[in-house]
Amino acid sequence: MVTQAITLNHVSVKYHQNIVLEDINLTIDEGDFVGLIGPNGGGKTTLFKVLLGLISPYQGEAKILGYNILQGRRYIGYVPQLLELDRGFPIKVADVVRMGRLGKRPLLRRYNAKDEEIVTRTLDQVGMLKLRNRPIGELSGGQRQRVYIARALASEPRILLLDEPTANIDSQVQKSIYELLREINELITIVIISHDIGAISSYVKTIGCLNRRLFYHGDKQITTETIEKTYQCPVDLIAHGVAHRVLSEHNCPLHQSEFKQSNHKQKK
Ligand SMILES: Nc1ncnc2c1ncn2[C@@H]1O[C@H](COP(=O)(O)OP(=O)(O)OP(=O)(O)O)[C@@H](O)[C@H]1O
Repeated sequence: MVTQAITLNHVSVKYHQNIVLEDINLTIDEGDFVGLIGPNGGGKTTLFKVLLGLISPYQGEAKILGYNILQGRRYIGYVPQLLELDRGFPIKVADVVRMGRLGKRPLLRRYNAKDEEIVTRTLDQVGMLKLRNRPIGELSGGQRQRVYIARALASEPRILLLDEPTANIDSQVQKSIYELLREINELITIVIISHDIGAISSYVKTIGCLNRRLFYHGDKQITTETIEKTYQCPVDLIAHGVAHRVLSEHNCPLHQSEFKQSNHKQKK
């Protein structure tokens, strides 16, 4: 029987008086690899915050593996957007990954052999074992992202949430990270936020479009109409069985740079 990894029923969220998520209904089966796209400020990170229990909906209900959020969030591993790092901060790769074990320890228990074994295993899984004693500040953006994925895996999650994991990473390294995620998805449900549907469409199994409201049908066929509803401006969509990105000129100033970048990639 297929287990439902994530269920949202009529979830609405506001910050102060601004509604940023409205009547979101979503069911994600275990094993899925979901790509979540949408314009800046569309509510993607807020949706993750709901799943992590960092913000409560004013309406509706969210469940993780059938549990309420407070019980279910222990099954989630989270890779936040790549933040600026103080490169001089004295912390090694293995120390970063070990932090993923924090939630698994009773308060005040020291890290034990099992924690160390999991740190080693997850570093190996993401191809970073050889760099375990390197200061994190000496790594490239792509290497750091692998370490953050290892940190999330160290909590032994059943669901992995990644917020723009390949932003500011060159396309070759991006590809290797998506390949890694595909391997991880053999065991773990993945939801990934991305602005680059062209890049993720070969890897994800289903795509959702979020801009305050969610357009999600449990597959990766998205129509021009859905894209236009999401981005609220006209977009040409070329479909070759999978969702593709925009090829023609896009006049909405809000999204122009994003789509031009995508056009450039498509034409290469
Ligand atoms: N802590 C907060 N307080 C008030 N408003 C917020 C807060 N966090 C986010 N918002 C607003 O909520 C809306 C959704 O933000 P969110 O970060 O979820 O969007 P996003 O789709 O992840 O955007 P991006 O693609 O730019 O990362 C935006 O209008 C944002 O300004």
